[in-house]
Amino acid sequence: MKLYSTHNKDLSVSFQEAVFNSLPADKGLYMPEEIPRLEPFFIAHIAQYSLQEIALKVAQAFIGNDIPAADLKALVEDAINFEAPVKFLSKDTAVLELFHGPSYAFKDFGARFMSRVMGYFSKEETDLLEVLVATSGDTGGAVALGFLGVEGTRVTILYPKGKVSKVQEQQLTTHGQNIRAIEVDGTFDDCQALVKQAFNDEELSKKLRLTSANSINIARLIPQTFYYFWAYAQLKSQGISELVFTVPSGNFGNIGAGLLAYKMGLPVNKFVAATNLNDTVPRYLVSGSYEPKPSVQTLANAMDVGNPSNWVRIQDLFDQDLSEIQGMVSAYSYDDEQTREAIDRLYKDFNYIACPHTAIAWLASQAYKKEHAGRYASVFLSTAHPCKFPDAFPAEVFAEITLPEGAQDYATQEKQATAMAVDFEAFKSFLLA
Ligand SMILES: Cc1ncc(COP(=O)(O)O)c(C=O)c1O
Ligand SMILES: N[C@@H](CCOP(=O)(O)O)C(=O)O
Repeated sequence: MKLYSTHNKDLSVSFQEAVFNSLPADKGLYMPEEIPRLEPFFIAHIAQYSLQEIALKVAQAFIGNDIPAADLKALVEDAINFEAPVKFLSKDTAVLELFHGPSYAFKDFGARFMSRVMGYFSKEETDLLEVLVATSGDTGGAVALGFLGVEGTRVTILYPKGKVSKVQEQQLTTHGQNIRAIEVDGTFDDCQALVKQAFNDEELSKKLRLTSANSINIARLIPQTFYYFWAYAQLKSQGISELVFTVPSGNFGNIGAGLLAYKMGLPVNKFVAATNLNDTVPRYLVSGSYEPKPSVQTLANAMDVGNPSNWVRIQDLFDQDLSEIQGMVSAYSYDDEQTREAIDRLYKDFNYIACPHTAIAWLASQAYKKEHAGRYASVFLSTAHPCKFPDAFPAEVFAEITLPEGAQDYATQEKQATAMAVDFEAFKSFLLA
């Protein structure tokens, strides 16, 4: 597999290089030179395969011989060892639950796959791998678990102070060992900018073996395509082959992976991006003018992203053609009051307890359906377990949530985090210390 930069199509790097460099020096993002198409026969018979079999097929199509087949199979089976069920709430609306991994968020697909790919390529390495990750809540927790105790690696998580849920913060700050956290007095966008600046700093790149565990890293994006194929397979087994995906979106890695799956041949009618008040993309799709603005804090905190990193990848996938993007992607945004109402309606009408991000996706899926009648299944993605957001629910509703195994353990651990202003020099000194 060869990759170019969204800023320079003549650049050509190997998969291994893209994984460890994370970001091209020209500040673009890596994209595959060729998007592999899965055979129509495989898609037509996809219902007979398991999630792991589908994941392997998709990973192989991208990675080819960069990781030999037997090793890739073992890697996929080890990484994707949890469920992702599609559950129908009504005749034509279903939820794809992506929170059954160890950090209770969809990030486990990307983080577990990426940590194993890095481990595979690092077998002969002796230098410490410094993994940097900016998080608005969930990525950090998944990456921490993906790398916890992995020899030869150290993870530094940057998160915005006071802007993640209590449970998320516990998942970021209580592991110790090779995981450390920095509590940044700023927004997620500030955290992401600090990480990107670190990659462009000559001294840091010379002295440290830095890599990113955010979705800017292509090794995070590939595994996020797996579950779109898997959702399609589950619907196909019920005789449904027309569907619209609604994706709760912040940094646009998740929907970017869905669109990549579509370009690989997955039959999807439409993708609906659902955002909170951080609505840079919904505004862009209407106005054609891309105007990121500082992120605002919302109930769906993991989507508090003002300048989504992966949007450039989506533009690249559609050759910068806005009308083509508009043909495939619709977008809606919601405020906190609408989010709370949606949580309430999902609970009362469907007996379904959804996290705020998921509730926003459901709202957008219903709005799209109202405007576009048709005989398709509307599948919205549930990206996090509701137990991560106790403040989003009335106490009696929260009490009904079945806590996943281990969820209570975090509360007993001590928080360890370094407080920091949005100050690149301070961050750099921390990394070099
Ligand atoms: C629970 C949850 N939902 C949705 C999102 C948005 O996903 P993306 O940043 O890939 O758009 C995130 C953060 O990534 C998240 O943690
Ligand atoms: N919402 C994310 C933000 C960064 O995620 P990434 O997928 O772009 O790495 C989070 O929860 O941290």
